[in-house]
Amino acid sequence: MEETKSRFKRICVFCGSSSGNKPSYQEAAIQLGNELVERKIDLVYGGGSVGLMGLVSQAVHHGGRHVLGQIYMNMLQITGETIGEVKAVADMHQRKAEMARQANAFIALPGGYGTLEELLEVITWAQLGIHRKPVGLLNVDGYYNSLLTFIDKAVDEGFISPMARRIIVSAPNAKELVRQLEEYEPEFDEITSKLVWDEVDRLSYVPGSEVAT
Ligand SMILES: CC(C)=CCNc1ncnc2c1ncn2[C@@H]1O[C@H](COP(=O)(O)O)[C@@H](O)[C@H]1O
Repeated sequence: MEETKSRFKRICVFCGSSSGNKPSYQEAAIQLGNELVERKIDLVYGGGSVGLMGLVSQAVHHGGRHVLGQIYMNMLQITGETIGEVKAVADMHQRKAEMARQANAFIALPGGYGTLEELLEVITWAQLGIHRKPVGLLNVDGYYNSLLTFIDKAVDEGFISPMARRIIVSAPNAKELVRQLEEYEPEFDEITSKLVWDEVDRLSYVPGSEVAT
């Protein structure tokens, strides 16, 4: 298989600790893992081998790319056997900050509360200019249609700006999503571009990365 070069060194994947009821969710997790391998992209994720998290991490690991799992110490007993490199962190906030810091971009597969919370946090950070990393939504079988409809309603009702709406890049399959993320350019308004965040330094550092933050 010919490898495709990427602007991303490492992508953070948020996804369900469950596998979902349809085989298409599991297939999408494996396809995303394979797409990262094909583009020579490493993975950072929540650690553990359960659900879609297990499938995507195994696909990346078996394909020969580096897998980094950020695990909260209290979760070690319930996350199952881990794969690749594992880093234990002191709390859930540090865990998310570390996942964000280590990645050049974010992708959310289908998932539940944990996935939604992680996804919405990195979107909020992008909106505030804390990072400039692309955020992708893998909308497998329309799983996220109702979320996207809700977000469009929030735009119509004046709670999300059209510019902030454009932070979310969505596509139905991994190939198309990663292609769109490769082309994504962040936009800034006058207010956010003037904000100065302590977090910027902490979240934008990626060793060896060529990606501007
Ligand atoms: C109690 C339980 C189900 C434990 C499963 N073990 C887990 N191990 C590692 N990360 C996890 C786990 N459960 C949730 N997460 C975090 O929350 C997200 C998934 O939560 P959810 O299944 O969508 O809501 C993942 O991206 C991950 O960062």
